[in-house]
Amino acid sequence: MEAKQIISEIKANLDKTGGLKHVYFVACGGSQAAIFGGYYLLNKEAKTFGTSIFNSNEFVHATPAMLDENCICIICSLKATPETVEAVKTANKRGAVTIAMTGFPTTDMAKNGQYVVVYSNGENQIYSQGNQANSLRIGFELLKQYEGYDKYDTAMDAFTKVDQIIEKAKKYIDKIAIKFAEEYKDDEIFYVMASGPAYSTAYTMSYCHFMEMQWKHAVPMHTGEYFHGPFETTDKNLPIILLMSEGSTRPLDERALKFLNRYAARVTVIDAKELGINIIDDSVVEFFNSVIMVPIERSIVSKMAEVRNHSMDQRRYMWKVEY
Ligand SMILES: N[C@@H]1[C@@H](O)[C@H](O)[C@@H](COP(=O)(O)O)O[C@@H]1O
Repeated sequence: MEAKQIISEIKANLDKTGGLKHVYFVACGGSQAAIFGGYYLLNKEAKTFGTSIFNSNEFVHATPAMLDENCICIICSLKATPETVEAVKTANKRGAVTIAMTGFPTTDMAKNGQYVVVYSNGENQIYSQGNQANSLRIGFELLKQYEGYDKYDTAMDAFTKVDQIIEKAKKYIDKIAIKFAEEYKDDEIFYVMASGPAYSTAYTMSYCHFMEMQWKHAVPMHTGEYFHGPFETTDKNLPIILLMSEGSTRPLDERALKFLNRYAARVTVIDAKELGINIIDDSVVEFFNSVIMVPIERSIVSKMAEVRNHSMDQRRYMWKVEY
């Protein structure tokens, strides 16, 4: 079922039973980062209901008291991580409406969710139909159907531009990725800085791509928080990647860049502007930063994987031992 139809059916039912109170986003790791965009959108734009984001296991063990039949839970797992399936069951038991986002129609996520969104995934995924795009799409539908959101049509137009931006940006980043891989292949720690929805890109690049897939230490760092402790570690040796967003949080990134230009020396800037994001209208562009930047940062780390001869698929523990 399409996001539009899902939200319209949910709204019709909730309207009879007291309306919508809160929207929860729940997932682990890369999937939590992927649905962060929907959370950021609602947190910034919704006027009549609240939103929050949870790690799946925390949602199961520290279930919010507010969770009830007037809540919608958007819960995401590509292949049905056990604690995320458990989160769907927890929400179902409380009477909440569950939308399970998953990679395949046969997963335990699909079996347990009241509504199911199967998203494009894998090497040849269509990004405008991937997990990040679908989380955002559900968010825009909620805003439109509950609050008559005036930027809805512009946002729908933005989805039609996502794939072409990424295709071009991947070509643009190729040379930069080769240079990056050669220069940084032996470094052991990276700071990845960003703000707004792109904070989830910093998280994905650090947790999933550097740590999980390259076994390199990496710290996701909010550009606003950087000045409240972490900047004391800055020196001319520390490798820093700054993901610069378009939109309302750009001043935070510019402040960090100004400081880094003065006190750091090994800084790689990936700027959404340079990636061509500006063919999306200014009024909604910020919500698409991470959709555009994740495939790009991933190709940078993948290039490093090639140079290091450390496959992105290699794991020591994940799916191999009990945890
Ligand atoms: N990088 C992600 C991890 O962060 C995540 O834990 C795992 C399972 O994710 P999912 O629950 O979406 O299947 O997939 C990838 O490896």
